[in-house]
Amino acid sequence: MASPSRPGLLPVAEAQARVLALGTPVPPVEVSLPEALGRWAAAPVVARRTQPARDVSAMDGYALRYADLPGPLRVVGESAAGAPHAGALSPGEAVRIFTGAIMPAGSDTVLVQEEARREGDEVELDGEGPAYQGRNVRARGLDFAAGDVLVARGERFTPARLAVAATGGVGRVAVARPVRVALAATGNELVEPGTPGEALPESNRLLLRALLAESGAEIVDLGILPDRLDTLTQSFAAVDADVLVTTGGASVGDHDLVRPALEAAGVTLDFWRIALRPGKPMLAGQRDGLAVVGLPGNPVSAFVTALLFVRPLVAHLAGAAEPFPAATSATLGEDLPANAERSDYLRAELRDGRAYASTIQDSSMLRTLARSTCLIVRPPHAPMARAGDSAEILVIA
Ligand SMILES: Nc1nc2c(c(=O)[nH]1)N[C@H]1C(S)=C(S)[C@@H](COP(=O)(O)OP(=O)(O)OC[C@H]3O[C@@H](n4cnc5c(N)ncnc54)[C@H](O)[C@@H]3O)O[C@H]1N2
Ligand code: MOO
Repeated sequence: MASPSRPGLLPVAEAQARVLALGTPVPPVEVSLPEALGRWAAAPVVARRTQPARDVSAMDGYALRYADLPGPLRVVGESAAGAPHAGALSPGEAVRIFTGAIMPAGSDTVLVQEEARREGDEVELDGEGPAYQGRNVRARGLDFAAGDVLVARGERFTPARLAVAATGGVGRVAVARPVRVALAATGNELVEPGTPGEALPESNRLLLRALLAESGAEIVDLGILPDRLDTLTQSFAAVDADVLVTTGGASVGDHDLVRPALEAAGVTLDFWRIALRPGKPMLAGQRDGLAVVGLPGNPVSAFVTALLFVRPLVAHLAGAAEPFPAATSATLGEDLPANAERSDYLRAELRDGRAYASTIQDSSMLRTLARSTCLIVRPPHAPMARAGDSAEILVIA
């Protein structure tokens, strides 16, 4: 194990790369489109049809030959979406047409009904009219053609990507089978949420489950484990999953037994402690295809490390091309002091496009986290920053 002693804690980016390397990517399965939401394409999604399949009208009005304007023209039929006009248009003729309907052969332009005067079976221009030939017509293949890649391998299935896959004539897609993630909270002081009394409700498994909810992960719940070496070791030894995530017991106290228990359960540790605040005591390792991540118990530390390590690991194993949270930037609303040797992820609020860090950055404070909409990322040894400076942020709500 790389056991970084201070100074020289493992930098966050290096720890992230090492965590990703601990897991074994899971094999693909085929699922229906609704089941694919939030998961990643294990193969490119290729269009089986051209969209639109034919030239169609973009507006309600009259299909005609541009050269025939301003008319009057004889209305010889109707083309509705799903009920096209059978015949072809001769010069001097128009067809009543609706949005999405197929353009009759011989027509090239649509006159919108607001600019048309209709009397009996005659229609003529009444307004400015279409500016050019082809106006208000969606040409065949405007959106995509059969054979086009609609969703690339490794891209995530967002609502819009599901919709384009469906429009491409695709009903089932390849994604990784659910990544099985075992979750264990540790701590004698913890009780299940909803338990009456003043004992501390356990919230880290909930946090993790919620953070992984859209990844298609399958949670194996190991519950709350007591701070006992034998119990922890037995539980860890019995885990059958792709990833084991523990929270708590990762630090240096007499009751911090997760690390020795993991080792006793056959896990080879890769690192312990990283240059991150909050989240320093995090550890990672593996055992025959099982990736193990031990998060600190403090709820905010657990959240930040889950965001930076656990969710990216699960996404990576599930085939994500870009597993890490997308960083963006914001203008600082107030000055920030110089940073020490750990990367700092400050809980902050975005107001009017400016980021304001909370005054107290204690890693136990969930209400502060719950009010935060972003984390301000402060690199190791960053100099003092001024209000108005640009800073990297991660949007979290
Ligand atoms: N002497 C030192 N003490 C500590 C150090 C250090 O370097 N030297 N590191 C501190 C840092 S940084 C962190 S972070 C914490 C994390 O330590 P553990 O991973 O051992 O966490 P615990 O002691 O088990 O718990 C910390 C805190 O969080 C509460 N907790 C734990 N699990 C949950 C849960 N599932 N739901 C809600 N709350 C939870 C627990 O009750 C404690 O209050 O160590 C520092 N100490
Ligand atoms: O790193 Mo701990 O996570 O500061 O609170």
